[in-house]
Amino acid sequence: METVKGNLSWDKLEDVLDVWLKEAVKSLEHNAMTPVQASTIPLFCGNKDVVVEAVTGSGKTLSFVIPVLQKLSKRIYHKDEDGDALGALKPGHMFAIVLAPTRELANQIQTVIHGLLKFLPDEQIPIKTQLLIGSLSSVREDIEFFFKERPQILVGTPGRMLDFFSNQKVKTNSVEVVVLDEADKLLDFTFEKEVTTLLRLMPKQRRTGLFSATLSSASDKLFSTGITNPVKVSVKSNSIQKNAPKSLNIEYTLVNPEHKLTTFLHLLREKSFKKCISYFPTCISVKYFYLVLNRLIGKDSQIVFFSLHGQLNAKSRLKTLERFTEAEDGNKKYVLLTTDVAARGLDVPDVEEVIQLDPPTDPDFFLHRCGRTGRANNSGNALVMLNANSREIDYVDFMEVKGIHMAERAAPDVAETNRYERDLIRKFILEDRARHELAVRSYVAFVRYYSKHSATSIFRLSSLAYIAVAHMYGLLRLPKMPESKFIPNEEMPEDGWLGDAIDMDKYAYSDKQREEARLKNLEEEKTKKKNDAKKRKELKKKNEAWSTKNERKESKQERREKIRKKREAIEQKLMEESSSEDEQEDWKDMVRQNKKKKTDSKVVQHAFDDL
Ligand SMILES: Nc1ncnc2c1ncn2[C@@H]1O[C@H](COP(=O)(O)OP(=O)(O)OP(=O)(O)O)[C@@H](O)[C@H]1O
Repeated sequence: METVKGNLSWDKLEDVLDVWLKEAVKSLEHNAMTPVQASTIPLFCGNKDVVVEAVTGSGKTLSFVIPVLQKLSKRIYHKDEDGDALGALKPGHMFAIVLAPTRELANQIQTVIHGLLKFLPDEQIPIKTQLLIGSLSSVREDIEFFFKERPQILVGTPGRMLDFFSNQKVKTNSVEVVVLDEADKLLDFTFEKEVTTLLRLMPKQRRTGLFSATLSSASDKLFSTGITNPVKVSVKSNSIQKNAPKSLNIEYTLVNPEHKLTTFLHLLREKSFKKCISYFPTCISVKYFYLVLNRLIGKDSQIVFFSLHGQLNAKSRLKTLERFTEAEDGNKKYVLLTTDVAARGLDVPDVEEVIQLDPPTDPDFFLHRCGRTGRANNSGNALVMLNANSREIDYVDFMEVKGIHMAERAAPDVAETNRYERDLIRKFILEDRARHELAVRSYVAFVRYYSKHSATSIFRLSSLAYIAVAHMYGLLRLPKMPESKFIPNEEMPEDGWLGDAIDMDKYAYSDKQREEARLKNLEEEKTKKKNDAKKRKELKKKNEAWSTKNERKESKQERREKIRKKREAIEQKLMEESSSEDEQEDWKDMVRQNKKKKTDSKVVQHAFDDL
């Protein structure tokens, strides 16, 4: 394993980098290399594969961007012994691919590369990049761009990258460098299949670099990347925080789950910061609380919220992030409400606070979330809210074992504010039925989220304070869901109402069209109910008629019975008239003979008719 030695001066790279690249690096005005850069750049520029684990915000991006550019520069511009340069790549070929798990991160990496490329002399063959991420452009457009612009470096997310490479005209045999940023994420179950397929398409004779702040959990997956005899670079913090930067202060606070949102708003008002990133459990909760929080703060607040989550399309996501990054009114506090989509790799200057309303389901993400602040030696605070009176306090020890130390921050007393805000939220919800639907969906999604925590002994569905959480989500009524069985009977509110019951038939959508459609549906349902009741009545009648028919059938049988009895009576009478059994036989013969006589006379009659 490579350990970091004292010399962090950029001069160390004097003989490693081309002139234009040295100028470019100088322009960044970083006085010295960070430890991870000092260890990694010379190795990766040479002929080594690298596996790099270094704390968040320690400058890993430049640790691979500089080597990629240097290697490419050498490939295109350097002359061989005969004085010839290989020059441009053939059409359809590329030199390097850089993979990242999110579109935002891929975009950010491309921006860092572009920053350095500005220093490329005009007379040189241009070095170009292409961003390959879903929903920004179609694959066909990506292919067209690739053949027209001939970029040598492709940066993107695994799914789109794989779609791109499925085109037969795209050739991978010139790829010399592959980088996996946030490699542990790229190798976990989410992307593993796509990433290993992609790596199999790459030439074996290439250099590979794996980078992350949390690589240890993926150590058993590294072999699947085809990496050969890599040098491992590990940069830990020498503070109480072994796995987080020294400049990052991590705290937890124990809150009544019912007070979480009020506590969050209280902290935003109380703390002084330029920018804050706050993590919510799900996309839908970001959507919902963005609306609620904006209502709670009112129009004139100095707090400005941004909403970023995975259900937005790529363009809106990138745009929101850009607006948040560029926002810089000193009198305002900018707060990004987001999910784990913005947990890894994002580097937004001036983020001084990170607040997590709930811990992430994957413990590795905790460090990444916290690490959006306290970057590059700038101080930052990260705070996570844990539910009081539950096992969630065990999360503190759990993280300590993982080399992350948290200090307790006393929860502010917000009981009164909470009552006031709860009324405001109820009013807000009652204005529009759609808001309540969103609240219910957010609550249900939260319960699902809670069940996904990998630390199941700490986050137990059976001990979640469902009613308090439902109050925090502003629910009017508890939804029916299997997990409700964990609510003790004595705590279950009547009919699930969390306040006064309301007439759901009269609860309207504020959107006119939607409300019209709802009323129409309601009317149709009522008519359907009426019709169903009518049908039921008719069916009942039919059933009754069927039973009377049965009765009629019975009387037919009775009639038959009567005839039978009559016949028996006649026979009895005849029998009484005769004295012996033989005579009975004779009587039967007599009847038969009588019948025969009748037919014979009929035959005679017919014979006369024919004449
Ligand atoms: N040598 C340096 N000196 C000072 N700042 C630097 C240096 N190198 C990079 N930085 C800055 O440090 C910040 C963090 O860098 P970067 O995003 O590469 O961190 P990282 O290690 O990739 O973090 P994460 O693990 O969160 O992805 C960036 O703003 C970058 O400009």
